Amino acid sequence: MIAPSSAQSWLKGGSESHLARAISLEFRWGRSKMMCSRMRFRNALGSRLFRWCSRDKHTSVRKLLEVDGISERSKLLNKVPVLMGYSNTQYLMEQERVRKESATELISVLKEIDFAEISAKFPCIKIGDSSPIELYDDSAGMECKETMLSGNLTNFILESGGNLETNREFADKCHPSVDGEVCPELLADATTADGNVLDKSKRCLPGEPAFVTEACPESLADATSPDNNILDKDIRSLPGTTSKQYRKLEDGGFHTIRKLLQHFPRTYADLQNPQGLIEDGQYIMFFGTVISSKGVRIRSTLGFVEVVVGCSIVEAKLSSSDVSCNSGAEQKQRIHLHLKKFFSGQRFSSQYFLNCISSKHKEGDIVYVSGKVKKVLSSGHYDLKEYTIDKLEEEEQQSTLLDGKPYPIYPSKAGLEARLLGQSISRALKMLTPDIDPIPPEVLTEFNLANLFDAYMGIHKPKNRDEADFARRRLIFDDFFYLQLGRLFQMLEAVGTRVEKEELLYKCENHELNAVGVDQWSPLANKLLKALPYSLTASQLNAVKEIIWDLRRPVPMNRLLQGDVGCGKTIVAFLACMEVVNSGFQAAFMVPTEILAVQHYEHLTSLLEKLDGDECKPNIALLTGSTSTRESRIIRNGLKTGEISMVIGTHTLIADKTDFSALRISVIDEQQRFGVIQRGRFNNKLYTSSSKLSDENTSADEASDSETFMAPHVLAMSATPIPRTLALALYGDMSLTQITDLPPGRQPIETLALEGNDAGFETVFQMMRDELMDGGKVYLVYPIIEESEHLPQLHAAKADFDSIKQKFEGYPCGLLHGRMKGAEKDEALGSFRSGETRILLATQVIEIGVDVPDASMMIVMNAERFGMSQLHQLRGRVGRGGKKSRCVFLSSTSSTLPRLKVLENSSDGFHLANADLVMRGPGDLLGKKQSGHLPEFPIARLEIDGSILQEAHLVALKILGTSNDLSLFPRLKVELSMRQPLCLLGD
Ligand SMILES: Nc1ncnc2c1ncn2[C@@H]1O[C@H](COP(=O)(O)OP(=O)(O)OP(=O)(O)O)[C@@H](O)[C@H]1O
Repeated sequence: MIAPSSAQSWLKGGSESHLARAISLEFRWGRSKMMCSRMRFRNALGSRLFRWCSRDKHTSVRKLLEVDGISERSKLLNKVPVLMGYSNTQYLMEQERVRKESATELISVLKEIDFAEISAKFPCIKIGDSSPIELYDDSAGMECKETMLSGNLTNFILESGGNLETNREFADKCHPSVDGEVCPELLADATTADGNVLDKSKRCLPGEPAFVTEACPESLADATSPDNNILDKDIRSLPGTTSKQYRKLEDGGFHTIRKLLQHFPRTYADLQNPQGLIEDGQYIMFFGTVISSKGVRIRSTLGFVEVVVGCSIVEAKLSSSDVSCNSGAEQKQRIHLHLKKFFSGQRFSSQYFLNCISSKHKEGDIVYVSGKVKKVLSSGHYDLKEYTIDKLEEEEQQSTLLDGKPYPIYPSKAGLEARLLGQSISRALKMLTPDIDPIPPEVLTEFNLANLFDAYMGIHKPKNRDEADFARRRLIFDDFFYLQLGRLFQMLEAVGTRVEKEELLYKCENHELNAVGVDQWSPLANKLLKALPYSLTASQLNAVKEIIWDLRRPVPMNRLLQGDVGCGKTIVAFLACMEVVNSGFQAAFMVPTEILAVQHYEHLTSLLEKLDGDECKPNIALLTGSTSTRESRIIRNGLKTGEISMVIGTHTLIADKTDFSALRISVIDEQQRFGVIQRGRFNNKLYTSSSKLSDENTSADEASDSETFMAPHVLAMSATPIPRTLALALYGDMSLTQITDLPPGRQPIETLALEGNDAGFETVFQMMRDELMDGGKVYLVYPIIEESEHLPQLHAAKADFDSIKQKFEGYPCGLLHGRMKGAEKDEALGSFRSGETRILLATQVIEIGVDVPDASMMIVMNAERFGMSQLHQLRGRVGRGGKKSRCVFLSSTSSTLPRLKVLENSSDGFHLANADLVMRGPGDLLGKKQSGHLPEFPIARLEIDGSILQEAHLVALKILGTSNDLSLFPRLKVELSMRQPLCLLGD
C-alpha cells in the first residue's frame, strides 16, 4: 500500500507518468476514509492538475476548473487522462499498473491463466505448463512448434506488458466469435494435397499468428497466412484511429476489417461540378475550397457558424468565336456556397463554442459539399442550410479530384459520419496486400474476375466507373460463390446414406456430365418426342436432358426452369413427367388458373393420342375447382390407387384430401404465383419405393431401390425473372435451368405505345380492321370487367363488348373474364382458339400461359395500370405462331407513355424486369415485399447478376469436383468457415 506522503513525491517529479500514477491512486482511494494526509495529497494533486491543465492546449479542462473548481472531482479525473491520451481513468490505472509490475509479477500473472482452457481453444498450440492437446496422429515436428508457439505467445504477452485484457483480445482474435467463427467441421478434417490427413499440430487458426506460417506445410501456411487473414483482423488493428473512433466503429457493427471493407459506396460522385445554371432549390454536390469559416453570435441564445466554400463550375459551352480567347471550349465560373448552421440555447451560442465548431474548417481545405441550394441576392452566391460537408483529407483523395476519378459516397450506418467511414476504409485498404485472395488465380483468369485486392481497391478507390463495375462484379461473385460452395459443401457433409453421398459427390465431380442423352430416355418420353409436330430447340433439349439426369438421382430435385414467354417450357415439363410415368411413378402438374389447366390437359392428351400403340398410353386426369364433386372423388381415388399416372390441375392438387400413391415429380407452372409454403406442400406427399405403381420399366429409377421414403422432385417454371425468383434460385435449394432460345420461325412482335385519345383509338381501330381482314385474331385486354364510378377513366371489358361488336360487324366477338364460370371460360377460349370468334375481349385472366398460336394482335387498354413484366407477359400471348404479330399499349395519359415506350424497343424479359425495377424499385429479396426503394448503388442487377450466379455455381462445382472436402483448397476452406452461416429465404 502506498502512503500519501510518498505519493506526494510523484507530484514533485512533475513528469506525465508520475502524474498518471497520482491520478490513478487518487481515483482508487476515492472519497472514502479521508485522512489528513490523503486530503493534502488531493489538494496538491488538484493544484498540480490546475497548473498542468492551464496550458493552452487543455483549455477545456481549464474551463472546467474555472467554472467548477476541483469539486467536480470525478469529471476532472476522467477528463485529464483523456487529454493525456488514455480512454479513461480506469484504463490509465490499468496502464499504470502494467508499467509498474515487474517481471516476477508478470510470471505470476501468467501462472494464473488457465492454460488448459486456452489450449483447448487453440488445439494446435501449447502454452505454459499445460499438456498439449493431442488431436493429431502425427506428432513429428510438434515439439519445435510448441516451443516456438509458446515462446511467441509469451513474447506477445510480455510485449503487451502482461495486460490481461490485451491477452483476452488476443484470445478473441484467435478464436473469434460471431462474425469470424471458425467452423470446427471445416477445420477438423483438412487433408493435405496428397490426401493425407494433416498433422493437426500444424493446423493454423485464422485470425493471427504470423509465426504459424513458418512451421506449417506450404499449403496450410498459405491457407492461414497473415495476409489472408488481414480481412478478419479486429477493427482495433486499424492504424491511426483513436479509441473513441474504434468504439464508434464497433458500435456501428464494424468489428473486423472485412466488415469495414464490405461497406460499399452507395454511389460515386461525379467529380465534375454541375454545368450550366444552378436552379433555386436544386440538390447539388460540389467540390470546392474553404474560403472562410467563422462563428457569429447573434444574441445570447442564438448563433451560427458560416463556412464559405468557393467552387468552379462550367458555365456553358462557348461559341466557336469565343474559343479563341479560351483554350478550352468551356467557361469556368466561380460560385460561393454559404453553409450556415444555426445553434440555439445559451450553451451553444457562446462565442467560445461557435469558434470551436468553425475552427474545424480551415481556409484552403478541399471539401465535398452536398445539399439544397437557395439563391441569395448577389449573383453566384448560394445559401445551404441542410448540407453535408466532407473534407478530403488524404492526399490521394485530393488527387482523386484532380485526376477526375469517381468519388465514393458511403451510406451512413448507425449514425457514423461518412467522413469517419471513408477515412477508416482508406486506412483499411492500406493494410491489404495483393495476396489476400483465397480463390486460385487460374479460376480468376478463366472467369475474368478481378483479384480480391484489386476488387476492394476498385470498389472503394476506382480510377473510373469501369473499374468500379469490374470490382463490383467480383464482389457479387464472392457472395454467390461462397453461398454456393457452402451449400454444396454442407450438402456433402449432411447427406445421410452412402448412396446419397456417392450420388451427390458424383454430381459435384461430374458437373459437366449432368445430362442424359435422348437415346437413354425412357420409351414413353422418346415416343412423345417423336410425336411432336416440331423439333425441340437446342436449349429445350438440354433442359430435358438435365432434368432427366436429376430425376434418376435418389436425391430430390429442386429445379427452376426459367425461360421467356412462349419459349416452350411446357413441353420440357411434359417430357420430364413422361420419364417418371414410364417408371411406374406419378406426376402432378400444378398451374395457377383453370384456363391454363384445361389448356395443358387438352394439349397433352392431344399429343398422347398421336403415340403409337395404345398399351403404353398413360392415364391423365384434370382436377380443378370446377371439377364436379363426383368426378373429383373418382380422380382422387384413382390417384390414391395409382390408376391415374398424371394429374394436371390447380391448387386442388395440394389439398390434404388429394393423396398420391407414388408421386415422383411435381411441376409447378408460373411458380411465382404460388407461395413458398404452397410449393412446399408437395413435399408432404412423400412416396415409398414399395408404393411404386409397377415394377416394370424401371430404367429411370434403378438407383431408387435402396430408398424407402423420398419427397418428390420439384420442377418450378417461370417466365418472369423477378428478383424473388432469382433469389430463390440462388439461396433456396434450387438449381437453375434456362431456356435461352425461342422456337424457330418466330417473328418479333411489332409494339406500339399510344395515347388513348380519339386519334389514338382511331389509329388502333384501323389497325384492327386491317388485321382482321388479313385473317388475324385480336385480343382486347381490359383492366376491369365492369365500369367503375370511382375510376371513370378505365375501360371495362363488359361495357365495351357491345360497342366493339357494332364497330366490327361481321367479326364475331367473345368475352372472357375471371367472374365467368369455368365452363363458360373454356367455351370462350375454345371458340377463340377454333376461330369461331375473331375478337376476344378479356381481362388479365389471359395473362399467363394462354396459348392460341394464331392470335396475331393485342390491344391493351389503360396499359399504364399494368406493370412492365405483366405487359410483357400479356404481349407474349401473341406472336406464338409463324404469323407476324402486333401489340398496342394504349395509355390514358401522355405522362405514362415513356414507361410504355420502353416496351417498344425491347422484347427481352430480363431487360424489362430490370427497367421495371429501376422505375419502381426492387422487391425485398428477403421478405414478402415485392416493391421498395431503389438503392442508389445497385449492388445486384438482374441482367448482370443472373450470369454471375451461373458462373459462381459452376466454379463451386468445379472446386468441389476437384476436391470434395476442399482439402486441396485450404485457403478457400478457411474463408468459407469465416463467412456468415447461410441463411435461407422464405415467405
Ligand atoms: N421447339 C418448338 N418449335 C416450335 N414450336 C414450339 C416449340 N416448343 C414449343 N412450341 C410451341 O410454342 C408455343 C409456346 O409454348 P409454351 O406454351 O410451352 O410456352 P411457355 O414457355 O410455357 O410460355 P408461357 O410462359 O407464355 O406460358 C406452343 O404453341 C408450343 O406448341
